[in-house]
Amino acid sequence: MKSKPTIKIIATGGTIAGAGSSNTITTGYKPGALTIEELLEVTPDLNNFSNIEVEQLFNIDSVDMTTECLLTLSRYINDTLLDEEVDGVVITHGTDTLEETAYFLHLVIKSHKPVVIVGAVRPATAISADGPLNLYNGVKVACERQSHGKGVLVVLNDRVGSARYIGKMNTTTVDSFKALEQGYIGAIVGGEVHFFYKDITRLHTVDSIFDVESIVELPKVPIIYTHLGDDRHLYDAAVQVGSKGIIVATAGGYTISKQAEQGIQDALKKDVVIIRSSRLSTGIVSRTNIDNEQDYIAADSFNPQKARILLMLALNVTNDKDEIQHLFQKY
Ligand SMILES: NC(=O)C[C@H](N)C(=O)O
Repeated sequence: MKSKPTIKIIATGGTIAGAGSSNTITTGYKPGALTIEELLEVTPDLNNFSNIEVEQLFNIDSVDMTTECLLTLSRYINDTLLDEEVDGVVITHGTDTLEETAYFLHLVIKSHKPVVIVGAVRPATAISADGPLNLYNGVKVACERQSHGKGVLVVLNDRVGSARYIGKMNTTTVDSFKALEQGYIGAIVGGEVHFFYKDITRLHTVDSIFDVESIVELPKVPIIYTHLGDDRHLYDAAVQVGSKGIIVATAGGYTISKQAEQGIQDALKKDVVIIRSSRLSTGIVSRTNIDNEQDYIAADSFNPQKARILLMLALNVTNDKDEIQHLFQKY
């Protein structure tokens, strides 16, 4: 038996590795400027309770994460977790697209071992930078026996969230990450991890059908944000660039303007899959008779950006709309 768990930290950049020109700069800095080794120098000694290994996979602003990066990262994590010596993984990531990467990993990682993703809203050079404590807490969560089998866990601001539900809710505050309806699944107090719930009800990781090894490329799936005075031109453009699906972020969750509807109906004729989601921060988009009549898929409790992640993976497995609808209700 090893006395300390071995945790691999996989660094990808973001504000947690960001640098500004002075310690009062908390906006307008450069994300992905420092290396993981430099971050560890200012983080409380993780070797007191874990064996740390590190890999600098990328060093980018998370707005530059691509679907190719997602495939590279998830394959790297799956390979890492096959190693019996590795007990868990912590990923450092920018917060802007953290919820998307976290949910992608939640669907494709084939292990019960803890996978934790952390970020920060203040650059590493700022006064009261939140990165070092988030990283420390993330490693604590990865070392915790109870973190096994819970899917991908998001750790910021002393809280643990599920990748299925949590998202970025504020541009700059340290309590930015929330799941407004579902809440957190745990908290970290004085380095101790407390879980409130055993697991979430939706399928993930080892119970998921998605396998990144069989994916060559993820399909193009844009999100179209609706608004007063909506029309069809963005739908036409989406079809023209070869989109296989469109996530419609509707204004209320249910209805779509007559003008947009015309573009959507033409997209459907070209076999583009249409997901009816909502631009509102909370609420479920449930399946209705409109979906049967118009051939839409209801997004259930997915926000548009997480619906996009699920649809990109779903389209690699099936084009059958009933099956895709079923996935949106199970995952
Ligand atoms: N707080 C952050 O990490 C924001 C940064 N633009 C990123 O996502 O990489």
